[in-house]
Amino acid sequence: MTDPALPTVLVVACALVDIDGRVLIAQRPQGKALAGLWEFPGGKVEPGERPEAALIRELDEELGIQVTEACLAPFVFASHAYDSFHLLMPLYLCRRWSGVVTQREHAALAWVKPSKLADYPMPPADAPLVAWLRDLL
Ligand SMILES: Nc1nc2c([nH]c(=O)n2[C@H]2C[C@H](O)[C@@H](COP(=O)(O)OP(=O)(O)OP(=O)(O)O)O2)c(=O)[nH]1
Ligand SMILES: [Mg+2]
Repeated sequence: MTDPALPTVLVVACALVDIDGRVLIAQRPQGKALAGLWEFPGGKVEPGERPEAALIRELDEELGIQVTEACLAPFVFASHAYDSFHLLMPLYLCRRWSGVVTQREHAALAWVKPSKLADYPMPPADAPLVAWLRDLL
């Protein structure tokens, strides 16, 4: 049994999909938890914030792109117990955005075919998401 006192943290993340069906992943920078691992862009939902609004904010902050709520399609979610918190992370799919994807907060960005995502080390919570993308995208 995991500790029932662990806080549940809501993080929203996005699989941006380009015209060739590749997915954007981003490498977490040094100094942050899980540094060096590849993730889907996104971040923590702030108190009082709606998940979609949080994701729109994060995509602007992290990648410099603008996304509308209508273009965020709920896809799958991760539910994973880390040592100090329980991560609940809906993953949205997005195929339409405006602006140019720019590396603002990450160590690197990569556009990757779903079949190749497994070549990139990701946080443990992400393994099921990668399988869903490979099978359903
Ligand atoms: N964005 C994102 N976070 C993930 C993924 N997988 C995963 O375990 N996480 C975890 C790592 C962190 O503990 C948490 C997200 O935190 P974060 O540090 O990116 O949050 P944030 O963008 O709001 O950044 P900060 O302002 O808190 O520094 O979720 C993923 O694929 N994408
Ligand atoms: Mg983030």
